[in-house]
Amino acid sequence: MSLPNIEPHMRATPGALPRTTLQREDAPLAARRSPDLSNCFMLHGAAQSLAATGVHKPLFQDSTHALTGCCDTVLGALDPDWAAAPLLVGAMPFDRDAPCWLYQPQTMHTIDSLLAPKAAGCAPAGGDSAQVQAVPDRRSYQDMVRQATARLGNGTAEALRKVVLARSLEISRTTPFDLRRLLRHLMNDASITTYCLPLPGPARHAAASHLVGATPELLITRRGKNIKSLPLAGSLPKQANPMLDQAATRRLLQSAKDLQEHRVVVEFIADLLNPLCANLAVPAHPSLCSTASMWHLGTHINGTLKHPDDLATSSSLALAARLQPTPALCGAPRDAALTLIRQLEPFERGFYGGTAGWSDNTGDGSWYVAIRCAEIQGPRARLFAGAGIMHDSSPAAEADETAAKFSAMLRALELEGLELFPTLGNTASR
Ligand SMILES: C=C(O[C@H]1C=CC=C(C(=O)O)[C@@H]1O)C(=O)O
Repeated sequence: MSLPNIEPHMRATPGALPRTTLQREDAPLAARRSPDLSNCFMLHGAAQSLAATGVHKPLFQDSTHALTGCCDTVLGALDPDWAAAPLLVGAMPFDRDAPCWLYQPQTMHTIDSLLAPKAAGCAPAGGDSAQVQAVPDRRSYQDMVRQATARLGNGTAEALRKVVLARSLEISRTTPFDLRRLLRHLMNDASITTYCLPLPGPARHAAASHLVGATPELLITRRGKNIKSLPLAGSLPKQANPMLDQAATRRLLQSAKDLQEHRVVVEFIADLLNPLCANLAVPAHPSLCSTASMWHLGTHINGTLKHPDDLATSSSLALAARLQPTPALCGAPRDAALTLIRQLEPFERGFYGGTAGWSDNTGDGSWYVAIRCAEIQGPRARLFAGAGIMHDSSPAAEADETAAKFSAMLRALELEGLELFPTLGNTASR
């Protein structure tokens, strides 16, 4: 039987810039030898590529709350004559009160030159044994889900309708992870956008720290007056058996829990974008989107801005700051969900669940949801994965979903099979 609405997600990244725009011939591309990756920003998807190292000019390090009021000023502070590019790159964290890291980069690169293997590259990950700790472990995560379901959906209009609960996986080994190798592995999945961003760190002499991931979710992209968003929510792990996999996708498209979990996100985004748009097209039903390891419900939202020249409200930077974080990563209502996340999750999310992207001085740009990722610092990696919890969520199914969401990164770190680690892993069936 053929499947309805299947889209090879992101194969044509909505509204993304053509590669040539970001790899301008006149830009001072670094010499052909591999650059130092200690301050590397990279976005690479089917329709756009951006790679930069170094910081030419820090532009904004206050909270996302503060950023919403001054995006025109921040973009106005870009050095327009800087030959590398008059564009800002960086990230906003999950928590709107935590500091952003937005800056104008020093040097632009092609992806090929950035990721060319060093002559004496790091040893493959293989022979090195890794220590792994799930925080929280499977049982504690299921307890968190139970506590959340008890608080969800009591029927009142202001009640908590959805919360996204995450867990992390702390991995350490003796040899440093090879960032280039990891990025090249992630880029093998053409359905996602691979990203790498430098994390501002307290220790000046500590190894550089980066958030590295492969996201299927577009927060917002803007090209002139046209905007697009592709929120995802409602997921199932892919099955190795094609018959079981087809059955799983049919279940997902008909699952009342997943459709409602998805609807909450779409309504939130539409409500925030509507006042800024002359028109906004929001399909009534989601489509199936996929990565190498997951199925998701996704909705392609398209709009036309009323005032694209107003960088304070309608630049891609301002739109991202307004939307971030959507209920795909936080919940609804946003503040109540955030309060519950702070009570239940035993770690800081940092930039996981935030957004990574770029904006140029005309306001065009793209911002992706920072999921399916890991903080990498030398021989340590901290992976993150979350799931949307509704009042009728099954704790075991949500734990399975987070384990499946770890798998792409574990594979890229050459640690496949760890998603079956007892305190982390999948149950036999959902
Ligand atoms: C929170 C994550 O996924 C979000 C994005 C897509 C689908 C989701 C879900 O079905 O729960 C999550 O909302 C994550 O990957 O860590």
